[in-house]
Amino acid sequence: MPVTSFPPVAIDLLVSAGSIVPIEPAGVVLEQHALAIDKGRILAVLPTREARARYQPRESLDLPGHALMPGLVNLHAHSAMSVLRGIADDLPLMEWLQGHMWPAEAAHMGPAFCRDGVNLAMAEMIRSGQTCVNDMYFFPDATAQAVRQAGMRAAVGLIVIDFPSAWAQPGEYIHKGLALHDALRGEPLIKTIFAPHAPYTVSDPLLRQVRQYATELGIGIHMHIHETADEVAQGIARNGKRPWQHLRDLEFLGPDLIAVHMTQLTDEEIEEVAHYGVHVAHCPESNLKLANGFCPVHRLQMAGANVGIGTDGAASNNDLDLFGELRIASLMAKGVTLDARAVPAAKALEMATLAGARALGWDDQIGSLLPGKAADFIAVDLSAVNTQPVYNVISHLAYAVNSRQVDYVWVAGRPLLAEGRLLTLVEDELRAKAAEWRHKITGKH
Ligand SMILES: CSC[C@H]1O[C@@H](n2cnc3c(O)ncnc32)[C@H](O)[C@@H]1O
Ligand SMILES: [Zn+2]
Repeated sequence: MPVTSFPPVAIDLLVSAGSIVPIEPAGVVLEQHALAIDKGRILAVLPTREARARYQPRESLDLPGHALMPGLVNLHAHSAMSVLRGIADDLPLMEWLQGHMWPAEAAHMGPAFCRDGVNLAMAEMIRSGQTCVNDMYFFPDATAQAVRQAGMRAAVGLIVIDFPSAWAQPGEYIHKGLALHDALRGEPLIKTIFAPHAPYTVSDPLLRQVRQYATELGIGIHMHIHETADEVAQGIARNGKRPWQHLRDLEFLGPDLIAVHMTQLTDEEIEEVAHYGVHVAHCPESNLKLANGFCPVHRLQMAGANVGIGTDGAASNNDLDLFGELRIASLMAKGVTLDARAVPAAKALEMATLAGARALGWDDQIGSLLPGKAADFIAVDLSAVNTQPVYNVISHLAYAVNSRQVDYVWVAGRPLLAEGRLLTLVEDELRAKAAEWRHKITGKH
């Protein structure tokens, strides 16, 4: 039989690496493999020798000491709040919110605050391997603009709350949100998601409107729910039932809802989360710092619920490091259940990637390195001393890696970080803006 050799196929980019953790199939590590990228999508994941024979890349990168994996998906953030990082610490939620965050926001928040805060957050997120964020904040138009310039992928929250703010008056939130939804139609990397703040700040008529528009227009919903025991007690005092039950009776629950925090859940509610297909955004560091309680992640997963991971804002965390967050998520689950097998390393990585993508309805595009998906991926340097020797790449990515080992980040095939340097944001400018906000907020130079 004559051997037929085909001419190599021209592609945009070939990245070969010591290992690839594709997340799907779960728990797999591919050694000496390469990602073939063309037109922003993954064309193939294959052994490096085969890839070099088959493709003629316009650009190629060989990273023998790195692991490639999907970009991390931050399932709950208030990106603009990076400007308020460290202004009030060591307080319970309501004292922190009512005594510090809301007054600071009332005094300073506007489009410039949001633009500068989101820029700062984008730099920190990209540097620590995030390629997608689900955001909730005022001035979502400024957020969308900053996200677009940074080159990140995002679900931009259409905030709904019964308070007046610099962004909108109480009756205006939904319609301003819908106008932004229309304006962002056709953006490849940005989608919108309703973001009613919480059951204690959004009235029932507004919640009903959100549910109706969400269902009619196919827009998801993202909401703080059962963050603290006090929230549940106050919900019972107000409505005679727990907020979760109240939302259920309003027919608010469904697979388009991302419930953030969920630290207070009965056995029955855990079953209902799975039954209604509600996704959970677990924010372990914020929950720990505000002493809010523990989301029963392992029990939710055993019931069949999808649980992703978020950082929450930098004012309650106080960083936006999702590698740190996924490690705490795994360790906390073990500590809470007294079961060392709870949330193992591969599951923690899946939560910070594919589970987040699934919650956002974006798992056809991102969250794993399957051919056909968007080329949203990162390269993590495992040659650092804290990740030597390498017995198990998945273990290192979950338990040993420091987010500063992220050297490369691509979104839809576009590099946002290369050789550890940001390509779409200028760090000196971010530092100068951060100093300006510190001066405006505290009066100090
Ligand atoms: C209107 S969107 C942002 C709104 O939420 C406040 N916020 C930030 N973190 C939390 C949290 O953990 N629980 C409840 N509310 C939070 C933020 O200060 C903004 O006012
Ligand atoms: Zn939050």
